[in-house]
Amino acid sequence: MSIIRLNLPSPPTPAFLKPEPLLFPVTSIQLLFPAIKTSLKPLNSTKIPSICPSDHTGQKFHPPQYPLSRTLQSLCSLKPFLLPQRVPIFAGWLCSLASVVSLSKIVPKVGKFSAGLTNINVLMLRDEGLVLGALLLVRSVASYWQQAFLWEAAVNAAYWLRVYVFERVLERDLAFFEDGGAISAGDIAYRITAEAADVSDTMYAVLNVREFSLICCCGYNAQYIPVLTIVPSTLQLSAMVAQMLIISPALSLISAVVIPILVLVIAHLGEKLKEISKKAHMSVAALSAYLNEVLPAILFVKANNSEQCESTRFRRLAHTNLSEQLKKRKMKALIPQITQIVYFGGLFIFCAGSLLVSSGSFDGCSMVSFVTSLSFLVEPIQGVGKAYNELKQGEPAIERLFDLTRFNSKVIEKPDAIDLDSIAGDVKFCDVSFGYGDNVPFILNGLNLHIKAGETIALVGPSGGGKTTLSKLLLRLYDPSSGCILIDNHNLQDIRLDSLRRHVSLVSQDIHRPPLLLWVEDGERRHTRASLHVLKIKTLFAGTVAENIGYRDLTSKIDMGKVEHAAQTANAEEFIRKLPEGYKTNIGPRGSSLSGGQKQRLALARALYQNSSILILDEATSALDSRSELLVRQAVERMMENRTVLVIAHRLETVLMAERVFRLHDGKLDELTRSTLMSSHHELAVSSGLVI
Ligand SMILES: Nc1ncnc2c1ncn2[C@@H]1O[C@H](COP(=O)(O)OP(=O)(O)OP(=O)(O)O)[C@@H](O)[C@H]1O
Repeated sequence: MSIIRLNLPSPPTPAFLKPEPLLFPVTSIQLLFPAIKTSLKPLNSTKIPSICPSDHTGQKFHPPQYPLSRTLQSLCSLKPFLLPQRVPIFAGWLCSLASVVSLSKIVPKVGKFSAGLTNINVLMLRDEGLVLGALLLVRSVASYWQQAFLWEAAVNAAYWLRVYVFERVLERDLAFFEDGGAISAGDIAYRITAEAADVSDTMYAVLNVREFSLICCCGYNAQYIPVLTIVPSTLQLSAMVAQMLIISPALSLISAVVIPILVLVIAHLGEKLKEISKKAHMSVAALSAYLNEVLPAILFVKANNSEQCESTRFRRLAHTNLSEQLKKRKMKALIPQITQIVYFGGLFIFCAGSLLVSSGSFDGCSMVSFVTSLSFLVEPIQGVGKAYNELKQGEPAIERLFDLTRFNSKVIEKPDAIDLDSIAGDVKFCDVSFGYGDNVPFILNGLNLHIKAGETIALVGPSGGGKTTLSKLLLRLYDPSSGCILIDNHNLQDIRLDSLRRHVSLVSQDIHRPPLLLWVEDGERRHTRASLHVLKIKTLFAGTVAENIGYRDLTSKIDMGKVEHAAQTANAEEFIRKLPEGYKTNIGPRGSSLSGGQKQRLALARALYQNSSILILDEATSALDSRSELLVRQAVERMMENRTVLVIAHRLETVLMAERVFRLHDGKLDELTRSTLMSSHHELAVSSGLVI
């Protein structure tokens, strides 16, 4: 069985809106103005972002409909994460204005200072030198704070984006993770880690170019344009344009013709860069997915002597990544050069042409002034191009991140769903049919079962018969295609999901399959499994023994009294005491430092800590020595007291512990009497997948 009972905190409605002050770094704005805390309240004061799907009501997710290009749409999807950062953004832009103003003062001061040098006027030299020094200092400080503030905004926005995406991923139906074409865990991890970091670089690049912000804001929602942001650029642009118009209106008009050409070239190259970047992102994601599959299965790799084979597969993936990265880097290096060539080439041709036309009306001095003004005009225009390319490069990452957040839940919690404080544990499956997908045969077909409160039921049946599927339905990880499931006569669909999963615990074994071989051939994705063997391990996590047992309270306070009591009841106390640091011992990834029996008892202790009224026990088939097996069985017997237990049984001993035994066959249940079990257990073992 490959599911785990994730006892997550309540679904994050807009949980990413919840302030988590402890997680915040000290912000630059706080350093400067400790009283200002606005940037620490990311979206509290903002409407829920339009990109949020209204998943809890199960309503269809409608992607934002902006009447703008896809690029602008990508940028707009970041708006909810950037808006709460307006304080550092404005502060950054204010510093940018200070930097531009000081620069504009520095240029004439340099002239005066050099005049002082030639006239050897000491007093003037001292005064001008001091002013110039002060201006240079102001510019350096302003430039530093400009970058610090804008990085703060970009990094904070990326933090919230990560949180948002991860919470949406957690909210997705189990089907998203189990489906045949599911995005691998490694790919998801890569998107939330590396690609979110890329998005923060893109956000910084965009914020750092004021002209770009202006274009985007104008296109999207003018109310957000802070006048401040356009001041430095507008000043520079207007001054230069005025200068050029005075010198030669005709030449100025001709020069303006180059700009649309430049925009077209930049747009074309940007599209190319986006395609290349997407491939580069996907190649790293494939590498990350591969490592995520292979490294946890290292035991299997070594046992099968597959190091060489894995090394070859790694090289293949790493090489694909190498060539994609190289293409991306080359394209990034090429774009500014092409932009410049196009700009200056075009300009040269137009200037030459117009000079010929206006020969005699234009002197050399005017030409120098014109070209100087023009070069100052080029800077902000080039800045836009640069930011556009940064955005194009980050666009695949933005799209891939938001892809994870767009979904329609099939398991929908009703708005008026009830919260059950306590339950007796009466469970009814009424005419339940279920199949994975719409056009596939039912795994469960008109199944009926009544488990009375406090009763233990064993479920046996051939492999692939649907035992695990039944337990997934009881946890409401999927909804039945027809029929219903009742707990204490409440339909599961009327109960809040977190309430249901608080009352139903699952002790499961994680089936770790050998790594999936995945390669791309003739543009087609192909895959196969290395072998059909499966390793069964318990769903434990890297962390201490106490954290694994008290998993339910991991983010609050683990009750050590309850942990110890659960460990005693699960017969785990003895081995835990012998561990180097007892309950504080780190058990390694997936509990790798523990034996099979120890892992089983720890998993049982975790279920005991959760103290749910209904327990689903997926019994491990791995052979334990007789003492370990006895300890586990004793623990299971204790757990069965006062609980409704559904055991997916693989061993005859376990089957015999149950009050009633059912065989799941052809999607239906047959009850097996004790005498049938005892008299024909050999045939049953064959037909029911039992170990005897
Ligand atoms: N997420 C899924 N998507 C599609 N088919 C699935 C999915 N999970 C299970 N199945 C299929 O449903 C059938 C029942 O699987 P299930 O895991 O419930 O069997 P099981 O009785 O628990 O088997 P075992 O005893 O081997 O664990 C199998 O044919 C399996 O291939």
